[in-house]
Amino acid sequence: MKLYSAKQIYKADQISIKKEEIESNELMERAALQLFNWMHLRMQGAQVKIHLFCGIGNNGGDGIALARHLVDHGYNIEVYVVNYSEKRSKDFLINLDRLKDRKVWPSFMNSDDQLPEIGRDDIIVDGIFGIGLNRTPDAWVAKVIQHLNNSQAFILSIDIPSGLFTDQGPDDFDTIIQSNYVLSFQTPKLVFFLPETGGFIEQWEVLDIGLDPEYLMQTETEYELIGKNEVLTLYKPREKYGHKGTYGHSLIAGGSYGKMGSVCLSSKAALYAGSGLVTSFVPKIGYSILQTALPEIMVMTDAGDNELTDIKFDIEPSVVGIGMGMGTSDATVKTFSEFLKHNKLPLVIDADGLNILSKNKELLKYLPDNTILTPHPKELERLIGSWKDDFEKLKMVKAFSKKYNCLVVVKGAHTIVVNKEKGYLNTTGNPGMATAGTGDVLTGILTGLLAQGYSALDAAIFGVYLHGRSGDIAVESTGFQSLTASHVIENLANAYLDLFKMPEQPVTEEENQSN
Ligand SMILES: NC(=O)C1=CN([C@@H]2O[C@H](COP(=O)(O)OP(=O)(O)OC[C@H]3O[C@@H](n4cnc5c(N)ncnc54)[C@H](O)[C@@H]3O)[C@@H](O)[C@H]2O)[C@H](O)CC1
Ligand SMILES: [K+]
Repeated sequence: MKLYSAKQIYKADQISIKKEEIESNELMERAALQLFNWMHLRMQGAQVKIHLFCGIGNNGGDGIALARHLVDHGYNIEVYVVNYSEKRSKDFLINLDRLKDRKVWPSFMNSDDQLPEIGRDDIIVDGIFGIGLNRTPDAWVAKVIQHLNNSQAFILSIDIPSGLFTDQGPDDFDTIIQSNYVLSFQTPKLVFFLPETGGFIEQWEVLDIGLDPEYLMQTETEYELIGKNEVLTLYKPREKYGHKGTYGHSLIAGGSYGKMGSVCLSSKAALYAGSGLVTSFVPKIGYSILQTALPEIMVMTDAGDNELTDIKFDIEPSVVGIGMGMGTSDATVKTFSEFLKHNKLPLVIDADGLNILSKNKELLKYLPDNTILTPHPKELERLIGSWKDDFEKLKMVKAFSKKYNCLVVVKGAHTIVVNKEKGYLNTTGNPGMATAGTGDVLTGILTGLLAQGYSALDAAIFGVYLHGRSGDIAVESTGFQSLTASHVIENLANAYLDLFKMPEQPVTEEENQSN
């Protein structure tokens, strides 16, 4: 799913109005009707108090138009205009008049002197600011927003939580509505998924207000949201006459004394992801560990007893996944550097591999094109430096990806695969996966997919999705606390099977009776 920027949404707006030969207030009416239908379906006329807080722009206009539909259907509403500017939008004013025709008189708020009382069982509709917010709200508006956040009432935001910028990081976190549910027009917004701002949204849903499909289809976006529909087009089915050679050979290199588990996890994950063959390349200390833990894999040992000191092998794997548990001793740094200088194979680099690159930036020029790097936030900071907010971070990652012609998997709650100018945000995964070894599993999956002939970009997008989906299936039986990296590997099979599962259909009345 594409994530459009505010600029693109405004453009779609203009094109739709022109093509359909409609007034802009008709689009607002569509938006308001969609909002109303959503609420009406759930509330069925319930007399819960609904407080609608509306700004003076079009987001406020949506709220005012929604208020009209609610009052027409007998709902118990109270409307407030958060009067933060004299520049009221045309469609806001049209809808204000329509509301007044119903004898509904909003309270105009010009300061935070008299904040209305809100019951914890009431509902708040947040239509203060939409995608037009372009500077931090005034202090008194921030107080109103804080008052709403403190009310404990359910907050339903129109389009975006008020106070969040659509395409830049916030200046002040106290001026943002903490939404329980966001009904977002046409597209979710990028900020719903970034670490700093994602927490302001508990749940979201897109309402289709019929913006010009042609424009939406043709327009490239900087970011895409990746779900099952997107990865299904990447999936490579197995061929009837395929053999284990068809599905590639993954070499997993890493480990040191006390950290062999990481190589076990990566190697096993590469195998479960579908790699035809897997060889682990480890220091001597790892030989029995790997052979005992994983009978399906082959093991090669380095000259070093406890750490990698001489990364050389006489086999021809399809791809190398390297870095997990490897340590950063002088000998290992030396052999890793030599390896990079001579290597021609596709690479996935994780953990200490990344740490060595961060300390020896001159090695970056040896990365083969489309190498996949999988940093967690600290590793990323070591690699690219620190950032002021999520937007600056993404800009820096894009520049890095472009400069070194590599893919960066920015790990987080919504992992983002960055390929030069473009970012792909993952939708699977859960907080239970913040546990030892899940990163090693991801590296193994990505290596295993590359071995099977997926392009680096497809492997990164699909691998990140599968990893999260396995975790999501696993957590149903483990709970968040007890989810381990091994559970993620064990559920890879279920994640693959889940790709082709049809969504469950609701059971009809007759079917229910015949059961
Ligand atoms: N295509 C669609 O998706 C449709 C969206 N609709 C809704 O319209 C808003 C966007 O409306 P807009 O009037 O452009 O912006 P806002 O409502 O967000 O209002 C902000 C308004 O105020 C000015 N402003 C910005 N920041 C501040 C500030 N800190 N203090 C004071 N004033 C500020 C700014 O200049 C704006 O004019 C969208 O989110 C949807 O809800 C349409 O209803 C249907 C089509
Ligand atoms: K809003």
